[in-house]
Amino acid sequence: MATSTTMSHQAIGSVVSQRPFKASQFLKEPLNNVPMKFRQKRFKIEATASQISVVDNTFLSPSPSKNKPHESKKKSNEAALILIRHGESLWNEKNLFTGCVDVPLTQKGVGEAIEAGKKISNIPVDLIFTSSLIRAQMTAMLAMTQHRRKKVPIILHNESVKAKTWSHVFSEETRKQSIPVIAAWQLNERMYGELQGLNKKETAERYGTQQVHEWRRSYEIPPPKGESLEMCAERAVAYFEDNIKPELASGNNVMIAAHGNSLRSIIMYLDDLTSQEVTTLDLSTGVPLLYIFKEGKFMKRGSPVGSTEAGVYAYTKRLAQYREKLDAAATI
Ligand SMILES: O=C(O)[C@@H](CO)OP(=O)(O)O
Repeated sequence: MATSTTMSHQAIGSVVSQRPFKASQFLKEPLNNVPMKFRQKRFKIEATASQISVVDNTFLSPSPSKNKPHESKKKSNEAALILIRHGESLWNEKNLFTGCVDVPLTQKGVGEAIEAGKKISNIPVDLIFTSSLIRAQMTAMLAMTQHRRKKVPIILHNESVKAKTWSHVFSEETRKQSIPVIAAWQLNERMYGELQGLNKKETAERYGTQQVHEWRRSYEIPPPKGESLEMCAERAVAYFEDNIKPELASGNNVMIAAHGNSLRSIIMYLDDLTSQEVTTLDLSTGVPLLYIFKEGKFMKRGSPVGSTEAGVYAYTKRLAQYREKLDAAATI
């Protein structure tokens, strides 16, 4: 791994790393379940406040004394996973390389997030993961304003003991009506190095279309002093395996609001794409993708194909039942 990227990982991590990693609090996937391409380069993630918050919360647990919320839930044989790339940002609009620069959504992006929310309004969501960047967080929150279940998404603040104590919710009933939102830097956009803030068209004119295409879409080639998709995958896929997959395995339905490249790396892992195949994977802003996790496998159930909601996803039996319950509650 290039020195510059190692430093960039550490720099990003150190912003949120306040406390030591509590390995005992995590359900670890055995490494032999990890495909070779990720296993070889899987790097050791530092402890982060966001990682600790994944498990060390009381939202999904009726008793605060239980610190493994997923263990207290009734096991289910399938869980829904929704992936959403954030809506258009102000720098998408200006055609600037953005990477880890924290830029908000445009008005169009706000609309895209709301439309995305309508498309997933009948899909159950128990937990939300976002990157630490505002464009992903805005997208998650705006999408959830459209959800029929009307639970309240609440960002967990476990970055210090005081932040955690001061944001504690004391009513179990209120907790049940809430959705924990976990912000993790590991889901951030790839760090674009010295391209951040540059205009994409001007950069292509200066360095050549082919070179810029390789920086943007290849798997192995990093932009100058930035992360390649492979480097981005090392932290995003490791975070997914350590923190998100165990929740799905416990029957919790998860939404992830993140970025073009952090999601490309996760989709590459879910769909088992080759480093060649991933070069043609390009995600639109504000378009949700649905997967079902069942018996240890991820099944893609599609992305929106039409304006009518019925045509959006192939529902599983369980999702169809959830939908029926929502309809029944709405007619009471
Ligand atoms: O600028 C960025 O951060 C990303 C996403 O907008 O750009 P690209 O399309 O090159 O992945």
